[in-house]
Amino acid sequence: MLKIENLHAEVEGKEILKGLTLEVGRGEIHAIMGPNGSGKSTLANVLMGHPRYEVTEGSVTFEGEDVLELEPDERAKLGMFLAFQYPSEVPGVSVANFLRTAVNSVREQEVPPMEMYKLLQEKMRLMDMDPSFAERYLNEGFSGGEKKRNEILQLLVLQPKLAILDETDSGLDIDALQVVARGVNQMRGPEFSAVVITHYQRILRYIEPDFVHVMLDGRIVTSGGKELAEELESKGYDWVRQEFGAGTQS
Ligand SMILES: Nc1ncnc2c1ncn2[C@@H]1O[C@H](COP(=O)(O)OP(=O)(O)OP(=O)(O)O)[C@@H](O)[C@H]1O
Repeated sequence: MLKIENLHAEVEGKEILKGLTLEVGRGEIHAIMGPNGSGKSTLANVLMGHPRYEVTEGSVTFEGEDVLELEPDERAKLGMFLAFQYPSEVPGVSVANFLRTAVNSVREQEVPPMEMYKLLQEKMRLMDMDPSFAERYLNEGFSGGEKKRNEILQLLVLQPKLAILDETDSGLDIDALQVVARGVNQMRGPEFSAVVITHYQRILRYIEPDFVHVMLDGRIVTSGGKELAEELESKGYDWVRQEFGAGTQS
């Protein structure tokens, strides 16, 4: 479904991704872990098409389409969903309006207002959100947890084929982490894949990944099942650096 091959990318002339290769199949949940500065957020930014990041080598395809040639909205139309650590505030645009516009821009046919209303109510109930939340302006004055909840609400409403979730859980309480997990677990199924980038292991207690990858210095240096996350928890990233760091054989 998603195929990343030998991806090299730089920001302001500095190479951050240095030959990253990853394949995500249909229905699979992948976690990417790695020490600070290893390039996890850079990967998410490159996948969403952030203009500041320049891909210098390699390829990214989604269901056979060359993603790197596409604008962010075209990527979304294909069924990719990219959630971000720092969603922007959009005063004057309510959550409900934003979601309606987002859904209509990725679907072939416009969703009738009543159907949209019901869809939103259903998903908000699922996330234990107060209905009045839909009338608030997007991200304006939202707490960290509310931003997260709103991001996952988008995921549930848009129903993408693949979600890339860049989860820095710093500053988020345990409830917010569970919200993300609940959203991903809700979506889980043969038609939904996810790449969950985690800056801390905690979230993997709630989302059980099929595969875990460890990133170091712009590459994936080792992959395994969920037991790899447990191994990292006990051995720490120094172990990864010693085993797979520069100058060692991988
Ligand atoms: N806009 C930028 N300008 C300069 N350097 C950047 C920029 N964005 C990222 N970097 C550098 O790229 C490297 C990788 O950063 P990135 O945020 O991708 O790492 P990360 O694995 O997500 O880290 P963390 O776990 O600390 O969030 C870091 O050394 C960072 O300073």
